[in-house]
Amino acid sequence: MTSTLSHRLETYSRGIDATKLNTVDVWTPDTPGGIAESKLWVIYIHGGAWRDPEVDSKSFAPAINVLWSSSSRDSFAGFASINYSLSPYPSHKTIPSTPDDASRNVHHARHVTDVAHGLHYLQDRYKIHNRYILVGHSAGATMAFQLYQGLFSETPLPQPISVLGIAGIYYFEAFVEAHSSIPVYKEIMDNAFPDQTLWREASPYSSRPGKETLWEHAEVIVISRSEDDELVEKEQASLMLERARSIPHAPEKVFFLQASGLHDEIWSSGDILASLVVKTLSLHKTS
Ligand SMILES: N[C@@H](CC(=O)c1ccccc1NC=O)C(=O)O
Repeated sequence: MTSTLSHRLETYSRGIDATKLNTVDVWTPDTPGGIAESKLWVIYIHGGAWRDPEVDSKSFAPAINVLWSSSSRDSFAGFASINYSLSPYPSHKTIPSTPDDASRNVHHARHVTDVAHGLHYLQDRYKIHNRYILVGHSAGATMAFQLYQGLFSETPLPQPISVLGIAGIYYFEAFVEAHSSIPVYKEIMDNAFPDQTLWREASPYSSRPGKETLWEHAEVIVISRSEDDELVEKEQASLMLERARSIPHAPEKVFFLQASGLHDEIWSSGDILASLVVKTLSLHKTS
């Protein structure tokens, strides 16, 4: 009998600072078969320029459906997709943010510290340490490469075995520069990272080495980009690859994977994102 996936929305922060976006969607098999210890979690961080209310944790659902009906399904212990507090978007056409909504009025580093709290929660509940693939798309890929030990001094973050960054923004200065004729790019970055003196350190490409980032300790590090991406330029992936290739053992663990499709088609199609996850998994097995 084939097992179905059951889905739950769980809350990872309940303190006084918690917002209604401190939730994680979790999908687990109803009847886990096979040897559970050898199975992996796939944990997703969505994009949306740190502000778009229409791109959230559910943007991983199409890929999960594809993965769960694929021949790779027995590789997976479960799937999780983390929501995090957003920066303001009062000009959004249908769901504008309002000043009284704490979940949509944060700035750097709250997005990434929310994600870190989400990972802690998943570790407590599902023991993901050393058995998860961390996947991020666009601003989510930025966060996948921003996470480091020391973000919280008390407890170490669970270590992913691989990190897959898709259509990521890794060097903010170059990102804004490459689109200097389109004001919304600078608006997006100023909105999420209003203190420009933090841009260098917050950009995964230019942050100081020796920061104990999660990505550099992964066994497989994948940078992926589509030639058809109309929103994030190729240089972002090239620069991050250059940075990744500067770490020890890079030749055995740093890879580029060609994606296809438009920027948001990568996740909305399901197939493209699912195929990148499966390819990352196979790089792992042979590495
Ligand atoms: N839909 C977003 C725009 C967006 O997501 C975006 C635009 C340009 C470059 C990257 C983007 N997303 C990265 O997470 C918005 O409405 O702000």
